[in-house]
Amino acid sequence: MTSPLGRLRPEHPPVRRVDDLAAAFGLRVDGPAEGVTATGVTMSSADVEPGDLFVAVPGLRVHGARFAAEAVARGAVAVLTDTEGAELVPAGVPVLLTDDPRAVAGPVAAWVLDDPASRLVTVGVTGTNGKTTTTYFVDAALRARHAVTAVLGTVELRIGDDAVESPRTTVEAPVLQSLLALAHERGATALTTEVSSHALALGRVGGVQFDVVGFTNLQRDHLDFHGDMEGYFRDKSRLFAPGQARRGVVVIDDEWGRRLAQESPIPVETVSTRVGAPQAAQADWAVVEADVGLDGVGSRFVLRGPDGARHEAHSPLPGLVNVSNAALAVVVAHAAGVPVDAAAEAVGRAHAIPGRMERVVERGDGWPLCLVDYAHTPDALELALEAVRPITPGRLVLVYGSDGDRDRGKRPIMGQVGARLADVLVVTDENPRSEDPASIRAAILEGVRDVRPDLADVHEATSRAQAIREALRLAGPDDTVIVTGKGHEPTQEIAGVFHRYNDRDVFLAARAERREQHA
Ligand SMILES: CC(=O)N[C@H]1[C@@H](OP(=O)(O)OP(=O)(O)OC[C@H]2O[C@@H](n3ccc(=O)[nH]c3=O)[C@H](O)[C@@H]2O)O[C@H](CO)[C@@H](O)[C@@H]1O[C@H](C)C(=O)N[C@@H](C)C(=O)N[C@H](CCC(=O)O)C(=O)O
Ligand SMILES: Nc1ncnc2c1ncn2[C@@H]1O[C@H](COP(=O)(O)OP(=O)(O)OP(=O)(O)O)[C@@H](O)[C@H]1O
Repeated sequence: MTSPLGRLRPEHPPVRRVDDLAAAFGLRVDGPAEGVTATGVTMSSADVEPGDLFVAVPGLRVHGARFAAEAVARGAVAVLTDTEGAELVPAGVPVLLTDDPRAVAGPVAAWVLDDPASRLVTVGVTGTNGKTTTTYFVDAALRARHAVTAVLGTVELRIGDDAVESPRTTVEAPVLQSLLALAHERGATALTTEVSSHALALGRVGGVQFDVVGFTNLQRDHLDFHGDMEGYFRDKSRLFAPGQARRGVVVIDDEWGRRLAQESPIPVETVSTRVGAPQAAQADWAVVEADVGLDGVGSRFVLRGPDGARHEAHSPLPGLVNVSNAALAVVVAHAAGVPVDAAAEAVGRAHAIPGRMERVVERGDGWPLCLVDYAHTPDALELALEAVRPITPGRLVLVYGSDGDRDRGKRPIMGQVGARLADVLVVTDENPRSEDPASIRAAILEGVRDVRPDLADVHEATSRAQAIREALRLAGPDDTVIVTGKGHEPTQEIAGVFHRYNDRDVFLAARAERREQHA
């Protein structure tokens, strides 16, 4: 990370009258709103800046209006909430009333900041896996035509060369609007953001009409939140709607992509990324040749366009999944105005992405190849291990766990995948959150036992750092140690406490210690 983005607010926001805002959105006003002006919007009392409109939403745990007094004390000039929330707002504070404050938070923030999204080329990428990688590839391609760009997602919030850690995959709607305004103020002309299914369900991209949206794939994940795959698909599909996006690009390798392309009410281009797949002939764009790099560095592929022209392209990251991400990124960037060959060239040169098949220590000097990857679903894990096998002359050593307070059903499946595709397993903790870490490990080990009943070469470690050290102790110079699940994450969440922790740092510390011992 370089210098912080500060308050993530534009320095020179417009000044908007609260009564004009109420009129524009047909909101009832309670209390003295006349002459009151707002310069920003927030949904979190802790983030209020003087001049903000505080949007108090009924949360899953608590009503935001409980924090209205705190927000006003910090300088909020008015509160936008529902009738339940209005009861909790201190007397004398102007209240704007709506049935669904979460739904209007984005459009209202866009109005207050004078629709910043309309001043930039905007791209949103959704899907279960590959969002981060694809947004970085898209950003690389957009930089072929835009001197300053912004990219927002799980890893960081970046405008030009300035980046801060990201609180989540897709920030809340008022934060997104502030970032769009700040990016515009800093000279950015294009912005790419990951759009999670939670974001779509909770209105976090409200108030943005994306120029182009992309869909990677749909795989089992987050069913705790969306209920079932149908609900998950419905939430993802919300990105492909008039008013939310102008046009879309959909990878049709899986049945969900094919269905999205068929049902989408906005115009979409389709991309098939598996050579020889039956859907390739119908796809607008198709990967027709792929030389999936066996050197672990990247792959070369040929993308056939709608006019039949063949475009040489490269993925700078290993494995078939990254051919898919790179192909999608090229087509998305093309839809956003970058000539296809310039987009392909720029994607091929994109930099490494933190925690995505990141080569932390190269093989050599007696050390195994050490990788960190963010795969945390059964499908992603399978693909990651398949990508690493060809670059591993010896044994594949996997260190992994599974998140607490998230989809429990995937744990034994992760166990089975690991046992099937890796040689040595060290099962450990990811982010146990409020759950008992031992019971999460036990659920993974249950799946491991299905495949490997004798638990040969299966180890268990209660601390993630110890697990990595154990893997390094077990691994020889021809082996590969891959740690999956946390990727770039700078913290580990245990029993409500976020501890500073990063897989990469553990590898590097272990190597530094070994060097010192041998010095
Ligand atoms: C399920 C979910 O997404 N929940 C989000 C939701 O929480 P909530 O409804 O429980 O909110 P709450 O705690 O009841 O608070 C209600 C309101 O009071 C406000 N409040 C609360 C406390 C306070 O002191 N002051 C204050 O103003 C809150 O800002 C909120 O607006 O609204 C909160 C505030 O906006 C979010 O922080 C919270 O995200 C939580 C932290 C979360 O973990 N979300 C994850 C699941 C998520 O969104 N993940 C996706 C990525 C998924 C993926 O693809 O991997 C993401 O986009 O990051
Ligand atoms: N197109 C893909 N299909 C399947 N798996 C993929 C794909 N791209 C990447 N992966 C795997 O998924 C992991 C996560 O990749 P990435 O961070 O790009 O996805 P993401 O959608 O941003 O994930 P998240 O929403 O959890 O942040 C990677 O580490 C890789 O193992």
